Amino acid sequence: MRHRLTHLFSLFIAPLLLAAGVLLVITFNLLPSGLVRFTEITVWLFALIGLLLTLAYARTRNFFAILFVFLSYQVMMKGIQLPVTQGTETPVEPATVYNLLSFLLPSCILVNSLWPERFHLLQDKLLRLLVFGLFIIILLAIGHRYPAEVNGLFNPVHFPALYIEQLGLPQLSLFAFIGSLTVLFIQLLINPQPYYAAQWVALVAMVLALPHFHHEYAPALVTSLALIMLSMAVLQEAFQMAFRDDLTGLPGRRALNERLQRLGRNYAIAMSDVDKFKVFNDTYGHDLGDQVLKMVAAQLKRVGGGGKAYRYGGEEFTLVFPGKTAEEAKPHLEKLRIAIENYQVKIRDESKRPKSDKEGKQKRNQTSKDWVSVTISMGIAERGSDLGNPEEVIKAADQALYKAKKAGRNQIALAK
Ligand SMILES: Nc1nc2c(ncn2[C@@H]2O[C@H](COP(=O)(O)OP(=O)(O)OP(=O)(O)O)[C@@H](O)[C@H]2O)c(=O)[nH]1
Repeated sequence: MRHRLTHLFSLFIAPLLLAAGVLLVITFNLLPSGLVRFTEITVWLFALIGLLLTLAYARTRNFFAILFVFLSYQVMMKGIQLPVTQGTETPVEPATVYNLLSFLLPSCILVNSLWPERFHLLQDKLLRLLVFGLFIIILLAIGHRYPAEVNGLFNPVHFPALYIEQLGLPQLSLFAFIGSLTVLFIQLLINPQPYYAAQWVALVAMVLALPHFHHEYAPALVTSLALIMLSMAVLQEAFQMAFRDDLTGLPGRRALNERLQRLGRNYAIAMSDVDKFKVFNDTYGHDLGDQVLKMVAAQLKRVGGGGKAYRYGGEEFTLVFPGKTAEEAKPHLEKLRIAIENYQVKIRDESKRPKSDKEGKQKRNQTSKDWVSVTISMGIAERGSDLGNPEEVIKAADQALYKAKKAGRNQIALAK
């Protein structure tokens, strides 16, 4: 739980720092006047970069989130700021555009985020384009035809007790905004990914910037910020995909190889392997096997002594201890071995209970208890005169692991 919260918090660090920077610049008017005219260009530039990144990494939802933010900025400028400050003519009057935009942005971001990505990318994009396009066009058409009715719906404060006047949003939009933020936050808790954190902060920034549409550069700066955050999330996810193992959340083989190249002169490496895992899979099924691997990974992640765990592949994990000897690392590994041995994994959950007596009898014959545990064996080696590089140390640790298996499993062997 603590790890989950730390991870969640870490997702917010970059977006919040960026947002704080932008807020400082706007509040204290720190942008040099010579740079103001470039802010419009940065919006276009970051939108283009973001859209290209989402296309390159096939992220449909990120693509639409970036599109919504970019379009909102354009509507804010051409549909609200210009008509209000310079009196330009628009098909929908600015007050109505303001009302509709403040409602549409959180709603579209929410629906887009809840809409699962489909395998067929082009179909997925076209379908979203059609649905969102129609939705926006219909609302704008209503705004054009019946501005008084639309404003009559948005302008009054229907529930005075539930209104935050300072935010400068119509109450209906405020509800859409708070509702979207709540649902998006729950989504983020369930699936702590950079994209969800980025879109959450981006939505807050964009909606709060809306009442400041007349500011000289605030809308452009905030939009650029939102676009940068959404683009960074695409890169972060691409990085995670390459370096992080999907099942366990541990860094994978590629990250290990990278780490091995940057080890100093002294280090110890341990190889660990789940005991009799084939039998476990055959007895309890692959799904429970996956659950066990997740549990083992979660335990290994907690390793002390400055060690770091990686998924080497299959049911094998590697632990790297920079600056440690094998003897120094051993007590930290021993703690993990014991923690895993003592961890009980539930075999069946309520939804998988047998539907009939016959099925129940069959299942009970296969598994007579509801909880099982697994053990792991480990081999550990250190860099020394005879083992000069990480590959040799890993090989020696692997041989020590083999020794631990032969000696009866559930133990740690040192390479000699
Ligand atoms: N559920 C699950 N099983 C996996 C995964 N990766 C590898 N395995 C299984 O891990 C098992 C490894 O079995 P073996 O290498 O024969 O070794 P073992 O049964 O653990 O026996 P010892 O190592 O001798 O204790 C195989 O059955 C693989 O299918 C995975 O991601 N999920």
